[in-house]
Order: sequence, then structure tokens, then C-alpha cells
Amino acid sequence: MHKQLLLVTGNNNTKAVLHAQLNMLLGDTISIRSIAVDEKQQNFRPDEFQIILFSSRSVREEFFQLYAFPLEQTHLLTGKRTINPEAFPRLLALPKSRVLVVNDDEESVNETAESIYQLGIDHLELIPFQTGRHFYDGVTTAVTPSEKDRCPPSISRIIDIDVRPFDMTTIIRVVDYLKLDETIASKLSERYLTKMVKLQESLLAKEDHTQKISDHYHELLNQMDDAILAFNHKGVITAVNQGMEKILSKAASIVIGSSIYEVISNRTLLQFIENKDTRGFLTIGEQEHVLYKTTTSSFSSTVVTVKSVEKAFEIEQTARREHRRKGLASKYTLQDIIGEHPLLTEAKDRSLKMAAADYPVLIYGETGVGKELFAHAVHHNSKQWQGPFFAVNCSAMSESLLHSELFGYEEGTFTGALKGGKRGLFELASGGTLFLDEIGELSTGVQAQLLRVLQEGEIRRIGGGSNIPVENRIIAATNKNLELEVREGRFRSDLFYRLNVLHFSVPPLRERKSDLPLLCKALLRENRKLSPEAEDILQKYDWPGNIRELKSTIAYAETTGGNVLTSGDLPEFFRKMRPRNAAPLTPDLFKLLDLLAEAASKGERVSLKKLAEKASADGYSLSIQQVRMRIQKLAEKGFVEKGSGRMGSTITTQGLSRLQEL
Ligand SMILES: Nc1ncnc2c1ncn2[C@@H]1O[C@H](COP(=O)(O)OP(=O)(O)OP(=O)(O)O)[C@@H](O)[C@H]1O
Repeated sequence: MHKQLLLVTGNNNTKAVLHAQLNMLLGDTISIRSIAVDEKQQNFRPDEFQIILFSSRSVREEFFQLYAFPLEQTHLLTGKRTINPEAFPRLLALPKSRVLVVNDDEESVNETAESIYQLGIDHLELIPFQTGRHFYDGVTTAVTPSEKDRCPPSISRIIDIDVRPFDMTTIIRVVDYLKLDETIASKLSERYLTKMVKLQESLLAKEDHTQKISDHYHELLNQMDDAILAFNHKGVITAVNQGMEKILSKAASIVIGSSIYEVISNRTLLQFIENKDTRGFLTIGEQEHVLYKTTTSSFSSTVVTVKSVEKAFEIEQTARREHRRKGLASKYTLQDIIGEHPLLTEAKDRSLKMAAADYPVLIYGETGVGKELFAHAVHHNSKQWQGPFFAVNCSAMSESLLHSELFGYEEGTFTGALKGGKRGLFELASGGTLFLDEIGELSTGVQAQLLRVLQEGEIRRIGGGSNIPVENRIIAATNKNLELEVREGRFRSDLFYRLNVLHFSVPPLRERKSDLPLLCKALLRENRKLSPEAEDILQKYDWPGNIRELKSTIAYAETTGGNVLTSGDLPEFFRKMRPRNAAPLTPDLFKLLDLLAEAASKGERVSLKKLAEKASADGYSLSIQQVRMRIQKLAEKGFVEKGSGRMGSTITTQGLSRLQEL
């Protein structure tokens, strides 16, 4: 009689998979009938089967609730299930993480998890799914043998490992009970083994790969000049390199896995690990070292790096250059502030001394004297020189805009607010310097907020509920007399006294005109210079716009002039000014200029011949050649513009103003 096996499963999907497995392994020798437990069966007699194989214990229980047959002659077997080898690579590819195991009941969940562990997949922390529970803290991936619908909504990634097949012991028990030919058993194990070997190969490949990666990291860590130590949130050391082994005087094999408190005896190092600082110093023997501490974003690991002072300095320089490239760091140092006048030198000396302190600095000075330049230099010489430098002009924005620029806002605070909110300048400049230019223009509302920051060291974003600590050096500048502003009630006295602790003035250019040649030289492009006459004009001027005005004057002259910039190349305004000691015009030059002015008033240009005739008529006997030479002279002074060919000449505005002066 042909031996018959009944397979009973929970659902049709499982039935199809398990039936295919049994059929492949035993189909040539026995007849297999498969049912899903709740399927309606007609003419069905379970006692006709020699063996009934259940896919799980719950299926078995359900079966006997449906069929109350006495089954004395039938062997009942609940199969053990394993993981589908095809799904193996998908499990191996998952990163080290916590993963939810989902199946239809508690037992099958545990069984699935057990099989995963038994197969050697140990990099996953498997969390058992519980029916009715919706949230699993921080778990976003689930592994399930085709029970996707049961996965809770908090799961974003589902790894379907397909229906779990019977494991080999179940098959062997069937073969054994049915007393099947031994050759079948060996054939079976061959087929089974082939699959298992493949599985093992992928596991080994993984282990080998992991080992290789681990060796590689070790090698890299040891290549580094710095000493490195990493520990987890429990203070257990997870990595060290040779540099750190030397500092600790202990081998990595002892250190790794031990608590930091067991292996670190150096008090400075231990204190640095415990405190909040991210940078510290450590002396080992005679040598100074810099300590750095970084915590991973998930706060699960902390890495401590020990660098030699020289190397740290080099890196900080590079970081500074990078900051500078991004325009965040201060761009100027005291060397960039040109001038040797004692008043300027005094300002430089003061600023240098004030830079070292922690108080705010207030810089007084007229517009364009270089207050911002000084603010950069103060930042550059301060403790926070490595941090960012942000400047804001308090008069350039409306009160509400300035408020949001300085303090930032939370998402949804107002129409047009950026998604995720916006960090204000106080937050951005934290750890660095915030330069508040034209502080005298601050509205009373913003003055009150600024006072709060200075007193409390924290800000509150617009629309935000919590206070955010900030640590900035404040440098403020004004061209107003702040004391007067306080007296007249426009500036808060408490804010004034907070800001005014350290202050200095930058002298206006008119009080340090001896610096003009130096400044001009620095501002002029290479190969360009000022004619003595032009320089004389610049010396005579009062410079209400200070260096900013000087800069634009030079830029103007360079655009209009050649290599030697004459008074004629200066902006019109300057050309009207009479240079000191300028040689007076000779009467015939004066006459020619006068004639040209007369013609210009009629909108005419005059030829050399005509000029000679007119001059002669007024008693100035000049040949055409003599007129040509004098017109050339006037043109050199910028008073006349010569026309080409027969075009004739005309007087310039500079010539006209000279004439008026005379
Ligand atoms: N001593 C100096 N040497 C070289 N350049 C200078 C010097 N002083 C000022 N400058 C230049 O002049 C311009 C104006 O300087 P800065 O903006 O620092 O003036 P300020 O006093 O802050 O002006 P404001 O009060 O109008 O903001 C800048 O381009 C700056 O580089």
C-alpha cells in the first residue's frame, strides 16, 4: 500500500510552500495530501493517513477542534520549522540594529527568532512581536515569514523571509516513521546538505568579511599619529589604538571591554572624559597634548583623540582658513589696519588688550573710520578666534526683521516662516563673536532683548517656548554719542553700562592725515601713483566719509586715469578744489581760458586759429603756434579738452571752476 501523509497548515500560502518542500523531498516515495486547517473538506477521513504532519502546534490544536476523529492508527507529528535559506542573504545584509520579528502567534515568533540565531545571524537584536502592541521604541525594521499584514504601522521596512520550511529533523522523523528506504534518507541529507553548505558559505563569507573590515580598521587606527580611545554610553571601552595603549600603559586586549574607570589612571584624562568640554590639554612627560572629545549623534559612543600641540595647531590653522573661505571667520587682523599715526596706534594697542578679556567691547568712531575692521581684529585676538564671526548692521533693518535675524524663530511663527524655523545670529555666532554695528540705532524692544542675552547668556526664539543658551562675545560699534543718547532717553542706561565696560575710539582720517600716503599706497593698484598735485588735493580735504570715502575716491581716479593719477582724474567735486601752492595762471593762459569759457556758454568749440584772432583782438598777440602750446598746457592741468583735427577745444568743468576762483 502506498504510504500516505497528510500535511495540515494554517493557511493556503504555507500549505503551498510546505507541500512543495515535502513533494520535492519525498514525493517519489509517498503520496502527500495537504490541507489548510480551516478549508472545507469533502469525503475527508483523517484516519486514512499513516502520518499527519502539522505545520505548528496551534494548527494541531485547531485541527482537533474541527475533527473529533479517534486517530489511534495515525501517527501525529508537529513539524519544526527553520528559515528559508534563500532569505539568508537578506538577513545578513541588514545593518547591526534592533529588528522586530513578526509572526502569527507568540510561539511562532519565538521559534522564528530562535532559528535566526541558530543559523548564526547574531548581528541583529531580535525583538519579539506581541499581538496588539503598536510601538517598539526605535525599531523601524521587521522580519517576517510572509506575515506582512501583522506588522505594526510604526515599521517602515519589512524583510519578508518567506514561509519557513520544515527543518531536516522533521523530515528525518517522517522518513523514520514510515520506514522509508535508507537510500532515500541519504539522498535527502545530500540535498539538504547542499543547501546548508551554501548557507554556511555565505555565513563564512560574512565572518571573513567582518574580520577583514575589523583588521582594516585596526590597521588604520594604528597608522594614525593621534592616540584614540572610544567607549560606549556605559563607559565600556570599545576601541583603542597603539598610541592610546602607550598612554594607558596597557594592552588593547585588556583595555577593550573594560570600564574607563578600571583602566584610566591619569586624572586629567579622566576628568576631561567626565566633563562637558570638547577640548582640553594633557601633559605627558615633557610634552603638551591637546585632547578632543566627540560623541556620536546617537550618543552611543564617545571618541577621545589625543594630538600633539603642533599637530593641533596646524589643524586649527586649516580650520580657520576654511572658516575664512566660507566668510564666517574674521577676515582682518590688526596688520590689515593701515596707519602709523599715534592716535591709530593707541587704538590698536587698546583693542589688543581688550580682545583678551571676556567683556563686550564698544567701538566709537565716525562712519567709515574702520570700526568693523577693528571688530574683526578684536575677534581675531580673542579666545574665540576659532569660532565664527557674524556682523549685523542694526540700522539696516526694520525692528521686526532685526529681531528675527538676531533671535531666530520657530516654525509656523508667521506667514513665510521657514520650515523647521530659523536660527538667529546669536545662535549661529555661538562660540564666536557677534558684531553689532550702529548699535545706537537699536529700537527699545531689541535693546531689552539684547540686555537679557548679556545678563542671562540665553536667547528665546520668536514663537519658541524654551531658552537656548548662547555663548558669544559681543562687539558693538556706534558713531553716536551714546552717553547723550542715554541722557536723552533713547538708549537704555543699563544696556549702555553693560556694553561700555571696555571701549575705545577709532580716530577720524582728518585727525591722522599723515597716514594718507600710506593708505593711498595700499589702496592704489600696482604701478599706479598719484601726482603730487592730486595728493595735495587729497591732503587738503576733510574726509567726512573717512577711509570709506578715500577708497571710493581712489577707485574713481583709477577708473578714469592712467598710471599717474592727476587732479583731473579725481571726482569732479575734488577738481573744483584749488590745490594749495598751485601756480597762478599767467595772463595769456587766463585769457585763453576765458575765451574758451565764453564760447562754451554758447555751446561752441573754438579752433586754434579763432583763439589766436580773438586773443589778438583783446591785446594778447599770440601766434597760432603759441596758442597751441598754451592750450596743451591748459589741457595738462585738466582745464581744457583738446579736440582732434579741426574740432577745436573746449573748457572743462575743472577749468571753469578754476576760472571762477581766479
Ligand atoms: N586703517 C584702515 N586701513 C585699511 N582699510 C581701512 C582702514 N580703515 C577702514 N578701512 C576700510 O574702509 C572701509 C570702511 O571701514 P569700516 O566698514 O570698518 O568702517 P566703519 O567705521 O565700521 O563704518 P560704519 O560706521 O559706516 O559702518 C572698509 O572697506 C575698510 O576695509
